[in-house]
Amino acid sequence: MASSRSLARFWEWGKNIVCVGRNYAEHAKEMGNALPAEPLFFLKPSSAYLREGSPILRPYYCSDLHHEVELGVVIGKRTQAVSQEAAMEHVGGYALCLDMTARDTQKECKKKGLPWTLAKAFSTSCPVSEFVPKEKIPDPHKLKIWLKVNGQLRQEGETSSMIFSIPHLISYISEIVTLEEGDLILTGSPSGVGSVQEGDEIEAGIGDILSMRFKVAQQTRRS
Ligand SMILES: CC(=O)CC(=O)C(=O)O
Ligand SMILES: [Mg+2]
Repeated sequence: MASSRSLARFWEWGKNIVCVGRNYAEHAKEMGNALPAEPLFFLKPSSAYLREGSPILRPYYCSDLHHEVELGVVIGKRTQAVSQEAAMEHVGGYALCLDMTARDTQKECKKKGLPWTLAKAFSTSCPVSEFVPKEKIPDPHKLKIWLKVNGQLRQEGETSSMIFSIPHLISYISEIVTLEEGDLILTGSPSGVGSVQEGDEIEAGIGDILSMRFKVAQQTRRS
Protein backbone atom coordinates (compact mmCIF):
# COMPACT_ATOMS: atom_id res chain seq x y z
CA MET A 1 0.00 0.00 0.00
CA ALA A 2 1.35 3.44 -0.87
CA SER A 3 2.33 5.57 2.12
CA SER A 4 0.82 9.00 2.74
CA ARG A 5 4.19 10.23 4.03
CA SER A 6 6.47 12.08 1.66
CA LEU A 7 9.80 10.44 0.74
CA ALA A 8 11.17 14.00 0.56
CA ARG A 9 11.56 13.78 4.36
CA PHE A 10 12.81 10.17 4.45
CA TRP A 11 15.05 10.91 7.47
CA GLU A 12 11.92 11.38 9.61
CA TRP A 13 10.60 7.91 8.82
CA GLY A 14 12.85 6.03 11.26
CA LYS A 15 13.82 3.43 8.67
CA ASN A 16 17.03 1.47 8.10
CA ILE A 17 20.33 3.08 7.17
CA VAL A 18 22.47 0.53 5.32
CA CYS A 19 26.10 1.55 4.72
CA VAL A 20 28.33 -0.05 2.11
CA GLY A 21 32.07 -0.07 2.80
CA ARG A 22 35.17 -0.40 0.59
CA ASN A 23 33.24 0.31 -2.61
CA TYR A 24 35.95 2.53 -4.13
CA ALA A 25 39.35 0.98 -4.89
CA GLU A 26 41.32 4.13 -3.99
CA HIS A 27 39.64 4.35 -0.59
CA ALA A 28 40.18 0.64 0.14
CA LYS A 29 43.86 1.25 -0.74
CA GLU A 30 44.25 4.32 1.50
CA MET A 31 42.80 2.29 4.40
CA GLY A 32 45.12 -0.67 3.67
CA ASN A 33 42.17 -2.96 2.85
CA ALA A 34 41.95 -5.60 0.13
CA LEU A 35 39.27 -5.11 -2.52
CA PRO A 36 36.06 -6.87 -1.51
CA ALA A 37 34.87 -9.88 -3.54
CA GLU A 38 31.30 -9.14 -2.45
CA PRO A 39 29.72 -5.95 -1.06
CA LEU A 40 30.50 -5.28 2.61
CA PHE A 41 27.77 -3.55 4.59
CA PHE A 42 26.84 -2.48 8.10
CA LEU A 43 23.95 -0.54 9.70
CA LYS A 44 23.42 2.77 11.45
CA PRO A 45 20.33 3.47 13.59
CA SER A 46 17.86 6.03 12.22
CA SER A 47 18.70 8.24 15.23
CA ALA A 48 22.08 8.82 13.52
CA TYR A 49 20.40 11.17 11.03
CA LEU A 50 21.41 14.82 11.17
CA ARG A 51 20.06 17.76 9.18
CA GLU A 52 21.70 21.07 8.33
CA GLY A 53 21.55 23.56 11.19
CA SER A 54 22.65 21.09 13.87
CA PRO A 55 26.29 20.16 14.57
CA ILE A 56 28.05 16.83 14.05
CA LEU A 57 29.11 15.71 17.54
CA ARG A 58 32.47 14.03 18.00
CA PRO A 59 31.77 11.23 20.50
CA TYR A 60 33.43 11.64 23.91
CA TYR A 61 35.48 8.46 23.39
CA CYS A 62 36.82 9.50 19.95
CA SER A 63 39.98 11.47 19.24
CA ASP A 64 40.03 10.97 15.46
CA LEU A 65 36.69 11.74 13.82
CA HIS A 66 36.74 11.21 10.03
CA HIS A 67 34.50 12.47 7.24
CA GLU A 68 33.40 10.11 4.45
CA VAL A 69 31.22 11.65 1.72
CA GLU A 70 28.88 9.17 0.04
CA LEU A 71 26.00 9.06 -2.43
CA GLY A 72 22.81 7.90 -0.71
CA VAL A 73 20.10 5.89 -2.47
CA VAL A 74 16.59 6.23 -1.02
CA ILE A 75 14.44 3.14 -1.49
CA GLY A 76 11.00 3.89 -2.98
CA LYS A 77 9.25 0.57 -2.41
CA ARG A 78 9.65 -2.69 -0.48
CA THR A 79 12.53 -4.68 -1.95
CA GLN A 80 13.22 -8.34 -1.25
CA ALA A 81 15.67 -10.44 -3.30
CA VAL A 82 15.29 -8.20 -6.35
CA SER A 83 17.34 -8.93 -9.49
CA GLN A 84 19.95 -6.42 -10.68
CA GLU A 85 17.82 -5.87 -13.79
CA ALA A 86 14.77 -4.77 -11.75
CA ALA A 87 16.66 -3.07 -8.88
CA MET A 88 16.47 0.51 -10.15
CA GLU A 89 12.64 0.34 -10.20
CA HIS A 90 12.89 0.26 -6.39
CA VAL A 91 14.81 3.55 -6.13
CA GLY A 92 12.80 6.59 -5.02
CA GLY A 93 15.61 9.12 -5.16
CA TYR A 94 19.00 10.16 -3.86
CA ALA A 95 20.68 12.25 -1.16
CA LEU A 96 24.19 13.23 -0.23
CA CYS A 97 25.34 11.65 3.03
CA LEU A 98 28.29 11.69 5.39
CA ASP A 99 29.32 8.42 6.99
CA MET A 100 31.00 10.05 10.01
CA THR A 101 33.46 7.58 11.49
CA ALA A 102 35.29 7.42 14.83
CA ARG A 103 38.44 6.15 13.09
CA ASP A 104 40.51 5.46 16.19
CA THR A 105 37.60 3.48 17.66
CA GLN A 106 37.13 1.59 14.38
CA LYS A 107 40.84 0.61 14.41
CA GLU A 108 40.45 -0.73 17.97
CA CYS A 109 37.26 -2.62 16.99
CA LYS A 110 39.06 -4.18 14.01
CA LYS A 111 42.02 -5.22 16.19
CA LYS A 112 39.74 -6.84 18.76
CA GLY A 113 37.39 -8.40 16.17
CA LEU A 114 34.47 -6.35 17.55
CA PRO A 115 31.54 -4.87 15.58
CA TRP A 116 31.85 -1.28 14.33
CA THR A 117 28.84 0.10 16.21
CA LEU A 118 30.80 2.55 18.39
CA ALA A 119 32.77 3.74 15.35
CA LYS A 120 29.91 4.19 12.90
CA ALA A 121 26.50 4.29 14.62
CA PHE A 122 26.77 7.13 17.16
CA SER A 123 24.21 9.97 17.24
CA THR A 124 24.81 12.52 14.43
CA SER A 125 26.94 10.04 12.43
CA CYS A 126 24.71 10.36 9.35
CA PRO A 127 24.31 13.97 8.16
CA VAL A 128 22.09 14.08 5.04
CA SER A 129 21.15 16.60 2.37
CA GLU A 130 17.81 17.36 0.82
CA PHE A 131 16.11 14.52 -1.06
CA VAL A 132 16.59 14.48 -4.84
CA PRO A 133 13.80 12.63 -6.73
CA LYS A 134 15.18 9.98 -9.08
CA GLU A 135 13.81 11.78 -12.17
CA LYS A 136 16.33 14.58 -11.51
CA ILE A 137 19.31 12.16 -11.73
CA PRO A 138 19.01 10.10 -14.92
CA ASP A 139 22.31 8.25 -14.30
CA PRO A 140 23.53 8.02 -10.66
CA HIS A 141 26.80 6.49 -11.90
CA LYS A 142 27.74 9.77 -13.61
CA LEU A 143 27.99 12.08 -10.59
CA LYS A 144 30.84 13.90 -8.92
CA ILE A 145 30.67 13.95 -5.12
CA TRP A 146 32.96 16.27 -3.20
CA LEU A 147 33.75 17.45 0.31
CA LYS A 148 35.63 20.46 1.68
CA VAL A 149 36.80 21.18 5.23
CA ASN A 150 37.10 24.89 6.07
CA GLY A 151 37.04 25.62 2.32
CA GLN A 152 39.78 23.12 1.40
CA LEU A 153 38.91 20.29 -0.97
CA ARG A 154 39.47 16.91 0.73
CA GLN A 155 37.38 14.46 -1.30
CA GLU A 156 36.34 14.38 -4.94
CA GLY A 157 35.07 11.15 -6.43
CA GLU A 158 33.19 9.96 -9.48
CA THR A 159 30.34 7.55 -8.78
CA SER A 160 31.39 5.70 -11.96
CA SER A 161 34.34 4.40 -9.89
CA MET A 162 32.17 2.32 -7.55
CA ILE A 163 33.33 -1.30 -7.46
CA PHE A 164 29.73 -2.56 -7.12
CA SER A 165 27.08 -0.59 -9.03
CA ILE A 166 23.86 0.60 -7.40
CA PRO A 167 21.74 -2.22 -8.96
CA HIS A 168 24.32 -4.73 -7.76
CA LEU A 169 24.22 -3.30 -4.21
CA ILE A 170 20.41 -3.24 -4.04
CA SER A 171 20.15 -6.77 -5.41
CA TYR A 172 22.82 -8.15 -3.07
CA ILE A 173 21.60 -6.36 0.08
CA SER A 174 17.92 -7.13 -0.53
CA GLU A 175 18.60 -10.85 -0.57
CA ILE A 176 19.91 -10.54 3.02
CA VAL A 177 18.00 -7.57 4.47
CA THR A 178 14.51 -6.74 3.17
CA LEU A 179 14.61 -3.08 2.21
CA GLU A 180 11.60 -0.89 2.91
CA GLU A 181 10.27 2.35 1.48
CA GLY A 182 12.25 5.15 3.11
CA ASP A 183 15.37 3.07 3.76
CA LEU A 184 18.68 4.66 2.80
CA ILE A 185 21.74 2.97 1.32
CA LEU A 186 25.08 4.79 1.65
CA THR A 187 27.11 3.56 -1.33
CA GLY A 188 30.64 3.92 0.08
CA SER A 189 33.23 6.64 0.25
CA PRO A 190 35.78 7.69 -2.36
CA SER A 191 39.36 8.36 -1.19
CA GLY A 192 40.50 11.42 0.75
CA VAL A 193 38.84 10.65 4.09
CA GLY A 194 40.41 12.55 6.98
CA SER A 195 40.12 14.09 10.43
CA VAL A 196 37.92 16.95 11.51
CA GLN A 197 38.22 19.00 14.69
CA GLU A 198 35.82 20.87 16.92
CA GLY A 199 34.85 24.14 15.16
CA ASP A 200 35.60 22.87 11.62
CA GLU A 201 33.04 23.41 8.89
CA ILE A 202 32.32 20.61 6.42
CA GLU A 203 30.78 21.49 3.07
CA ALA A 204 29.87 18.70 0.66
CA GLY A 205 27.99 18.39 -2.59
CA ILE A 206 26.86 16.41 -5.59
CA GLY A 207 28.40 18.28 -8.54
CA ASP A 208 26.48 21.52 -8.73
CA ILE A 209 23.17 19.76 -8.05
CA LEU A 210 23.21 20.40 -4.31
CA SER A 211 25.46 21.19 -1.37
CA MET A 212 25.19 21.09 2.41
CA ARG A 213 27.19 22.45 5.39
CA PHE A 214 27.76 21.13 8.90
CA LYS A 215 29.81 22.35 11.85
CA VAL A 216 31.72 19.94 14.09
CA ALA A 217 31.32 20.12 17.88
CA GLN A 218 32.43 18.03 20.83
CA GLN A 219 29.93 15.78 22.61
CA THR A 220 29.68 16.72 26.27
CA ARG A 221 29.17 13.90 28.74
CA ARG A 222 26.39 13.95 31.27
CA SER A 223 27.85 14.59 34.74
C1 LIG B 1 36.77 1.61 6.04
C2 LIG B 1 35.38 2.05 6.20
O1 LIG B 1 35.10 2.74 7.16
C3 LIG B 1 34.39 1.58 5.24
C4 LIG B 1 33.44 2.60 4.75
O2 LIG B 1 32.58 3.05 5.47
C5 LIG B 1 33.54 3.08 3.34
O3 LIG B 1 32.76 3.97 3.00
O4 LIG B 1 34.36 2.59 2.58
MG1 LIG C 1 31.60 4.78 4.61
